[in-house]
Amino acid sequence: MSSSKALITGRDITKVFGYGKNKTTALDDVNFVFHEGEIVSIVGESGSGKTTLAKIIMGLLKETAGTIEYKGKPRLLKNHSQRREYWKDIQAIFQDPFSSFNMFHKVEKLLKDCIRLQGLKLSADEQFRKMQEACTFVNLKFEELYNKYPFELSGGQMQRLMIARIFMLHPKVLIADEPTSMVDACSRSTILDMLLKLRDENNMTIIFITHDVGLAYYVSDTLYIMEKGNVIESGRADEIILNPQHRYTQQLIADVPKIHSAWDLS
Ligand SMILES: Nc1ncnc2c1ncn2[C@@H]1O[C@H](COP(=O)(O)OP(=O)(O)OP(=O)(O)O)[C@@H](O)[C@H]1O
Repeated sequence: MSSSKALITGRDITKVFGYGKNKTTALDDVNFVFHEGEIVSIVGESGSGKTTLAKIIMGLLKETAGTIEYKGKPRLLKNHSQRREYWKDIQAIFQDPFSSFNMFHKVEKLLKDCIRLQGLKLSADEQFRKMQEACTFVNLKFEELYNKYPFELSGGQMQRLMIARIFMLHPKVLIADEPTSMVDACSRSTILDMLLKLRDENNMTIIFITHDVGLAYYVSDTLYIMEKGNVIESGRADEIILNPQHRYTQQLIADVPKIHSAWDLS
C-alpha cells in the first residue's frame, strides 16, 4: 500500500482529557499515514485510545497537540465551509446504529438526505431507483422499508442501512467503529464483504476500529496496534500477525480462540 498516495497523515497526535488528578492522556504522540484505497485496522483493548483517535480523524474532537494533514495539506476545520468540504469526503459508521440515525426520520428521508448532501438534482423516479439500488447492494428491500422508522428495524438491518448510505455517499474515507457488533457471525462476514466491495469499486480508504485482531487480519492491509494511548506496532497485517514484535501484540494474537484446539475455561 505504501506505493499509493498518502491521504491522511497524523503527526504526534496527543489528546489529554481533564486536568490535575483527573487527567487522562488518551493519545500520546501518535503517528500514522493512511493511503488511498488502503484498509487499515486500529486494534487495541478497551481504553487504548482507538475511538478517541477515530473522533480526531473525523474532526469531531480537537487534538491537544499534533497536526493532521489531508491530501498533503494541513487539515483545516475552522469554519463551516471547511468542515462541510471535509465531511463530504469522510464518513463514519459506529458500533451503535441506534445513535447514528435520527429516529424521527423514516428510512426514505434518511436515504434522500444522502442525495441532497451530494447536491444531486434528480427526478422522483431517479431518486427512487438510487435508493432501491443502495438497498439492493446491502440485501435490503427498499419497498418494504421506506415507510419505517429506524427503531422499527432490527440491529442488523440498521447496520446494513448505514452501509447503504455509504454506498450512496461514495466517501473517500470511511471510519468503521466496530461496525458488525450487532450482527451474527454470518451477517458479519456479509457486511465485511460489502465494505470490501465498496473499497474495490471506489478505491475508498477504510479505517476499522476494533479490539478483534482476528477480524483485523481478515480485512486489513495494514494494522496499527494500540496500547494505553500509544501505537506500539504498525505495518502490513500479515507481517504483524505472523511475526509480532511486541509482547502486547503477541498476547492479543494468543488470545484469539482457536476453533480446533480445546478451550481452557478453568
Ligand atoms: N470524553 C472523555 N473524557 C474523559 N476521558 C475520556 C473521554 N473519552 C475517552 N476518555 C478516556 O480516554 C481513554 C481512551 O478511551 P477510548 O474511548 O478512546 O478507548 P477505546 O480504545 O476506544 O475503548 P473501547 O474499545 O472501550 O471503545 C480511556 O481511558 C477513556 O476513559
